[in-house]
Amino acid sequence: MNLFAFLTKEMRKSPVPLLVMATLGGLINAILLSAFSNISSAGKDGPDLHAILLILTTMALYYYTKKYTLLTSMTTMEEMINSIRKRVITKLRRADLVAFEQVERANIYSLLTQEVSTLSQSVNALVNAFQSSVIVFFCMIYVGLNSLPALLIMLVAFALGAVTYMTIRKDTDALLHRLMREDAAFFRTLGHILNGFKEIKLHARKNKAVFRTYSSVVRQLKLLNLQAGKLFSGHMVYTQTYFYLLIGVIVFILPGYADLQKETAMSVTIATLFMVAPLLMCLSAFPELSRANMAISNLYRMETELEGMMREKNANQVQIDYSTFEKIEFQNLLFRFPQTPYEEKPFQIGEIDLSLYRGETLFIVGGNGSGKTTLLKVLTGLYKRSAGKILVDGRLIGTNRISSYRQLFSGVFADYHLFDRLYGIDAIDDEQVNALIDQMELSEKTSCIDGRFSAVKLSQGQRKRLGLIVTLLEDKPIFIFDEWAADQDPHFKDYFYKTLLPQLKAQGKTLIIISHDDRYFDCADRVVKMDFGKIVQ
Ligand SMILES: Nc1ncnc2c1ncn2[C@@H]1O[C@H](COP(=O)(O)OP(=O)(O)OP(=O)(O)O)[C@@H](O)[C@H]1O
Repeated sequence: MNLFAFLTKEMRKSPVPLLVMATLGGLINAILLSAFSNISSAGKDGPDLHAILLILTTMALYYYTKKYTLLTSMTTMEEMINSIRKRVITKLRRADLVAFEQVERANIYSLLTQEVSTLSQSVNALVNAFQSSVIVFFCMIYVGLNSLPALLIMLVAFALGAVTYMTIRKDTDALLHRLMREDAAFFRTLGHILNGFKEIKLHARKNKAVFRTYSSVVRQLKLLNLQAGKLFSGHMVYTQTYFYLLIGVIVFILPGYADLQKETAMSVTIATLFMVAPLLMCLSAFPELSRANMAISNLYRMETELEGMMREKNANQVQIDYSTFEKIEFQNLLFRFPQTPYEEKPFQIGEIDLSLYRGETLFIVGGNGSGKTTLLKVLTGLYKRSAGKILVDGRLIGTNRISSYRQLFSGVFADYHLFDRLYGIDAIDDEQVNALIDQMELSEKTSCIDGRFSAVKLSQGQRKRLGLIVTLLEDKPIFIFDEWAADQDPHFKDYFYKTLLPQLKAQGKTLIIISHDDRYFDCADRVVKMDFGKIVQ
């Protein structure tokens, strides 16, 4: 899809007023040309009052139309960008977790920042190019009215220019493709440096090796940018020279052959000179438009990818409250990660047959990589089961109920993300939150003010304690904790297993705990052990 098709699809308002104003602007430019041309051929008496008034009026109109087109195109583009950013994130929010985990984060960042800003710049370029082409069109009519041979020369010259452009366009597009690929590599390497800061700080050779890769990506980016710059400026200089050559032919050679009057030659020369700037404006828009076309194809590719991940898109989600459940059954559950080129056989769990009763404390245990977290993600409906059934009090949880089913759970995963405020919790009582913060021995580190935590830059164990507070406040029927205690000191570990879990159980909460702490396995009502993706005990 190119920029024109993109605009037709994405623009909410009609483009007609913008196009009319841009055309008017171009026409006014042409009137200015004619007025200036008349003044220049007015002779010794100088311009009359009418001509001066005409120029002043057209200038005022030019100011108004130009301002309108610039402002309107900018507003239209900002509105489109806003809606694209919202749309992409809406699709992302509805994506399947397992598919989302395969998405390159760097691509999402670069799409929503760089490529969107490329699009925004290109619209301005497009509007300017459109207005400029209107000016060129009217100038050519003016030239044609004065001298048909001059118009013919121009048309031939433009046709030759268009053919040249078509032949070089492929090279330009290939170069822009390489630039975009290198941009993505740049974001990836930068991500390694930012996320692996500690690791490279501790290891001088690793530090140098990562920096070498980064330098090579940056150097490659510089070379490609220079190559692109050289190509575009080369085109620009070539085009400028080409136009001056054209002017030379019209001014010096044409009058001799076509028997032009002095005044006519002067008018044609002025018109040709007047065309140079708009023509260059049109030409300078081409690289912008090529970049925009690529940004658009990247955008739609990502959107299509995201749509493919939206397993719940066609299922009209039914809102059901399962919070009073008594029993959840997982029958013959099977889940398999997608096949990648790097693995012979992707990891899978199942078949799993398990029942979870209201108010029970279930421990999931097993060795590293045995599939505990994967099982938890399938049980909570975060990973879509490949086969099998989930039944809540005998009622099947189909795709259209999975979102309601997920609302049963709240908890802290091993890679828990701590939000800086209590999103989604109505009527937050700061005092109640601060009492919990005190209970978790965090009151010297953070506090809750207007539903926000004053600090979230805490130790891993402290962050997880804050995560636990959020879970308590969310007050869902089932709490899940994935190796929560692994980051806690012995005192808090003991508090978690011996005090907190029994308290929550007494409140009627159902608890699913992933644990390696075999000392505390007796705190569970039931322990299931995972091995190679299967329940073995
Ligand atoms: N996003 C993913 N894509 C593909 N395979 C994955 C993904 N996440 C995990 N796996 C595979 O699933 C296997 C089980 O991982 P899982 O995290 O469930 O183990 P675990 O029992 O929780 O381990 P640990 O005790 O180390 O946390 C891993 O060995 C890995 O091969």
